[in-house]
Amino acid sequence: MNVLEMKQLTKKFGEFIAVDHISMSIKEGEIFGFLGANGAGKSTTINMIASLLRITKGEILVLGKSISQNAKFARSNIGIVPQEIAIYEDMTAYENVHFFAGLYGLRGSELKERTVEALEFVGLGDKHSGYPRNFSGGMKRRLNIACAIAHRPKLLIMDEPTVGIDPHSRNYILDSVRKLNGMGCTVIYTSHYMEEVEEICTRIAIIDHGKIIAEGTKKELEAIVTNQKNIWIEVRSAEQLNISKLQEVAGVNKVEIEDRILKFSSDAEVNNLNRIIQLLMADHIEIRSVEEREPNLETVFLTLTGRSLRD
Ligand SMILES: Nc1ncnc2c1ncn2[C@@H]1O[C@H](COP(=O)(O)OP(=O)(O)OP(=O)(O)O)[C@@H](O)[C@H]1O
Repeated sequence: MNVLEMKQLTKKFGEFIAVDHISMSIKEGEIFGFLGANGAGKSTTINMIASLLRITKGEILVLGKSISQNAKFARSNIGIVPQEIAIYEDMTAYENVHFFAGLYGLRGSELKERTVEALEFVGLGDKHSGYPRNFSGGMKRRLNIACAIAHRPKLLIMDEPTVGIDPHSRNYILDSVRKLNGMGCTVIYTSHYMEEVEEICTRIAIIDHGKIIAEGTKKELEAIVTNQKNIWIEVRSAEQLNISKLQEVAGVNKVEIEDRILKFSSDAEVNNLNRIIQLLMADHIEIRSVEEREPNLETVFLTLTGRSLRD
């Protein structure tokens, strides 16, 4: 069953097309990764699913029902963890979750029980009367997640939930996502951290300039770049490097420098390593190591969009 379906979903801001005819479905039980660089259109898409932004064109169905005609039904079945933490600093942790779960439609004793349950779930069971202003960034994030899950949504949408938090809370959040998924919750997960997406997502879509440019399991996406090889060359210092000369080498599609590592994406069948090394030596660049890397989501992303996710 499709928990979420987007049909030709489009959003224009004036003449600018932020989301461009996206058609995609997310099935029950998936942890669906939504990858895109800054400004690719992820938040705009999510905000339309959450009914926070009006759809310019197209349709969104939640559990088979169009959200424009069934707003209340959609709201009660979706939980959103927004990119910016959205909690009230002057309300206790308990009051925050109680408030948001109420907005999602819970009432009475059910509302109270689920509030307690959600706080317990995110590891804030002993912080009911604590104020978020005294919480760490990670605790605020977890509280924000409790606010989104207390009504037990069928679909949880998390927009970069691990940005800027400590490793302990980050691991806690990733574990919570898996646990929620195990309890039957379908998850859409957007992140800038490729490793996280690789680790937890069952299927992934890559969005660029408002369009879905690839979609599939990690394995399926990696198969797109099997005609590519990735060579990493570690050098002592990249200061003197003439990158444009390296980009001219036959077969080389892209060169990136990260710290002191030169990352080459190149046609697999072109034997150009000798030429690359010659050029580095001619510029007196000291090579520390050379390594051929297996394709991963990072290289898929780079090959398809021409830039790295964290540009
Ligand atoms: N209210 C708005 N008015 C005009 N342009 C907008 C508006 N909201 C977003 N945009 C533009 O739409 C494009 C997509 O933005 P969006 O926030 O969806 O990207 P994103 O993929 O979520 O990126 P990020 O990771 O930075 O949040 C961007 O070019 C952005 O500048």
